[in-house]
Amino acid sequence: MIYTLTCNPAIDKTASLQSLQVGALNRLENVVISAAGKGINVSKTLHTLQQESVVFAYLAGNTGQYIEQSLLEMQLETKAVWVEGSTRTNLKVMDANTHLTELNERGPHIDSEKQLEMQALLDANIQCSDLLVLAGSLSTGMDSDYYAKLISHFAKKGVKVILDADGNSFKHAIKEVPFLIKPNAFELCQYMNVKETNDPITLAKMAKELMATGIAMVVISMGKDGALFMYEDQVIYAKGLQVDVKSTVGAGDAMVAALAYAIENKLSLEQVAIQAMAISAGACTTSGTEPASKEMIDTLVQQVVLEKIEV
Ligand SMILES: Nc1ncnc2c1ncn2[C@@H]1O[C@H](COP(=O)(O)OP(=O)(O)O)[C@@H](O)[C@H]1O
Ligand SMILES: O=P(O)(O)OC[C@H]1O[C@](O)(COP(=O)(O)O)[C@@H](O)[C@@H]1O
Repeated sequence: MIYTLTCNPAIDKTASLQSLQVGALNRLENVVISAAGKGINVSKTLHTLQQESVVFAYLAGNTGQYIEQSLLEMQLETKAVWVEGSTRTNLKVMDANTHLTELNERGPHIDSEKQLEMQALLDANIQCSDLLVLAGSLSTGMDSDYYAKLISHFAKKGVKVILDADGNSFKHAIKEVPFLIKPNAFELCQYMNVKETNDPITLAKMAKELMATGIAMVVISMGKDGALFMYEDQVIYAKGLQVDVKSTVGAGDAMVAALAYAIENKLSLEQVAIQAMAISAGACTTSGTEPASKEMIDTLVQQVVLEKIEV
């Protein structure tokens, strides 16, 4: 079974405008509201791939209830720990040149008692041979080693952990050797303390250093420039797909979903790359965080170009 944990869910309000004017009045068009947050988006995409998953999330207030109801309507099994306050609302604004501005709130306070409640819920459900996706920011009140502690706990039980986090949370978590990490190029360069680059060879060399610690698989996403897929000594670069972009919000999460799907179904690295590229590019063609349809994914699968590279 695939389990996703969203520590900081959100209602995403995605909108567009011609061009964003800082310090002025902006009138938004095409406003779409959706239940989101990284792990939740991963589960939404898995659902469209007809892959079962269970959502774990901290939820709060009316916005939390909206998310719970939306997931119920999608028939996504959800196990929530309810906390005080309100689940956040994040605003995403895309301009006519597909430049995305994201305004993400911090999220409600999660105290140590609620964290223990979540730990008990996870322990009661997750078994060895399951997959656990830890994705997104931590809410307020959570220590930056929260994911690190979960990885250490579940890896010992034989659970494969997929990590999509950034900043200090990423820094602590990778020390505990998750099975797979999916930083984007910016996050990886930031972690390695080097100037941002989308050069596949440079990125692959940095990823190799991380894999030397025991991380089995590294996938580095590079937005419209594609992605790098690394497992054992195999390195594959996939060129970005040309798509009609409606909203890039959720593209990274769609890629993480594809990776979870591929691992659960024991696909080869080539197949992992093909599915991940088609599913993530497909997510860019829909509004908000809506996953791509099966038909769109099948069409994009035909367009993926892979290149094996040596590092
Ligand atoms: N503008 C785009 N055109 C085509 N594919 C895209 C575009 N933006 C993202 N993608 C696809 O989604 C993947 C993840 O996007 P990226 O922006 O790197 O992730 P994140 O949201 O985690 O930063 C990319 O590797 C690519 O396959
Ligand atoms: O937890 P964070 O880092 O604030 O990110 C949450 C936001 O990222 C998203 O999950 C989208 O992420 P990606 O665009 O990276 O796939 C939104 O749905 C959500 O608002």
